[in-house]
Amino acid sequence: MSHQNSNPKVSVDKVNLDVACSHAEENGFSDPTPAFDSEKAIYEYLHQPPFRTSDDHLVEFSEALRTVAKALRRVAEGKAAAQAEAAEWKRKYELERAHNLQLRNKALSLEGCHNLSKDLKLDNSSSQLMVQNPTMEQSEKCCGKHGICSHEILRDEDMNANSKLAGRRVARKASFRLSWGCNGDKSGQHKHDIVSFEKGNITTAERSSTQILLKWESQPQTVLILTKPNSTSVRLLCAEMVRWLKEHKNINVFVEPRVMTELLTESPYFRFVQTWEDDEEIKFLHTKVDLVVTLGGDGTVLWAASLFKGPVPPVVPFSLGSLGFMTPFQSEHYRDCLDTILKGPISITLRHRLQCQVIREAAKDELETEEPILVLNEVTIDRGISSYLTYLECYCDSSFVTLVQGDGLILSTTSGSTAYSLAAGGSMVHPQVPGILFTPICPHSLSFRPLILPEYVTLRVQVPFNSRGHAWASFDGKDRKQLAAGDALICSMAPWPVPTACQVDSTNDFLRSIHEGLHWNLRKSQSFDGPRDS
Ligand SMILES: NC(=O)c1ccc[n+]([C@@H]2O[C@H](COP(=O)([O-])OP(=O)(O)OC[C@H]3O[C@@H](n4cnc5c(N)ncnc54)[C@H](O)[C@@H]3O)[C@@H](O)[C@H]2O)c1
Ligand SMILES: Nc1ncnc2c1ncn2[C@@H]1O[C@H](COP(=O)(O)OP(=O)(O)OP(=O)(O)O)[C@@H](O)[C@H]1O
Repeated sequence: MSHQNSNPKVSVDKVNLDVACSHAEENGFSDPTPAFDSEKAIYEYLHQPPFRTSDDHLVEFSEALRTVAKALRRVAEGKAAAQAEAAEWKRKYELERAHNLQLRNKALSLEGCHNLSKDLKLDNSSSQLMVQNPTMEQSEKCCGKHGICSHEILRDEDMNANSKLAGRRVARKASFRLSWGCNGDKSGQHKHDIVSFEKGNITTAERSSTQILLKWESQPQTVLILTKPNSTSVRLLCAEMVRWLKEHKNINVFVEPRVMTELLTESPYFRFVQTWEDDEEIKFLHTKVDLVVTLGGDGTVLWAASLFKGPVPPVVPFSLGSLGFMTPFQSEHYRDCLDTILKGPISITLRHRLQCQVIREAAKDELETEEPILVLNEVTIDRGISSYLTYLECYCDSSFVTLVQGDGLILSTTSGSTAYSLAAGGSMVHPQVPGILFTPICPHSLSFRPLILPEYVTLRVQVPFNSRGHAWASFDGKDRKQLAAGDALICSMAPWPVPTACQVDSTNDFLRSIHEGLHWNLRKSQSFDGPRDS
């Protein structure tokens, strides 16, 4: 036998591959989502030398299997159709039965009544309503969490219509129900906020969110100050602010251990300032701190966010950097600013974060997984030091999105839309918009435009086994992690946003940042003189 494939496992996998491909192609689009048990085996197979003519019998065998798979699928489809039809008949039967039962009950209750025929006539029209009863009960059960039913509204409508138009048959509008996947109660509540029914018509009830105001119900008592390292102006301002907060506001102050050392070196006066000794204590910071003040640039806001792996107290970012996209407060006016903020109410921007988890191929059967990482700007999967193209398979929930072939991919929050994602050609998005930006970095394709996906999706970016190199994930520009073939990064919206205080409000601050920080659409105005429409 010439170059026969002697590995039976690989041959079987080749057959599986053919069957899977035939399914995808029959759908009119080539979906690389494989239906294989072992992707690894397929990639091993792909690396085998090509078949020669002596492998014809294998090809024939795979053809035969493909035909069998097709036939099986048709059988399955036929069965599903038959089941649907049976269910429909059953439903009609149940309705009819309920109808008859109602009629009988009515007839029995009217037994003593002489004018039976007249009542039965009336009953004819009310029976239209009565058959609704099982559905109405159902709607009361299902309306609670995971959907909004139109039955309720239609029922009231019908009652009125019925009394007015008694005896006259009216074509009723079909009732329906909106439902959605319920990954916990959170999604249900959210949809209840934004979708409503009015007489069975779908309307949006409220906008997803308006400007959010934070009002203190009790006086804030503890402030955590986080500072950019290696900056004399920041160190001086920090010492001054700590003193002012203690002496004028009687506020307890927390700082990082590094800053504590700096303060104590300056003067033993700062002994009242608190800090932590080991990282375990950071986990409980959010329970002790009412407000976080950052002194630095955007990087210090990112640093502050990274300290809180769960809920984050409101953050007041003072600008002591050069760009300061997320730092609207001027450090020179810190007394007035803090005075206003400690009194409240404060306009805040709820900045969404992404929760990222690396799943290792080598450890996929182990229970322990790597700690999730929360990012305020973005997670980047790039080629790192590798000179090869990154080759990344991307899935959104269970749907295949695309293969990224280029320098990498950015999964960004809307807050991060003005950072790396912007530099890679992504759109700028108001930070209050809930969504995930999917922005390629230097894609080697003319048609790879960035996407913005809804906030409820889960994204999976995987390095396939046939990738030439490793990929690297970094989180808000930090903590690089290598992703080997088979490793994946799972990313979804985190439940803990970062509330940042606004100078004016969320929109005003955002527009001011893109104008002043990025000089967005800055152009000399056209002069008045010159040709004009007559
Ligand atoms: N090509 C690029 O534009 C590029 C490359 C690498 C990293 N970054 C960004 O840098 C961030 C890390 O920031 P850093 O301060 O630790 O690093 P850094 O010191 O390298 O600063 C990066 C720059 O990005 C700005 N920036 C950060 N977040 C921003 C935001 N949400 N909107 C607008 N500008 C923002 C900062 O003000 C700073 O000027 C990463 O999250 C990434 O978004 C950008
Ligand atoms: N408290 C901190 N501890 C450790 N690193 C920090 C801390 N605060 C900030 N950093 C890091 O220091 C770097 C610079 O901080 P930041 O961006 O705030 O200053 P900047 O570079 O002067 O500002 P800008 O980017 O606006 O010019 C960032 O990478 C940030 O992650």
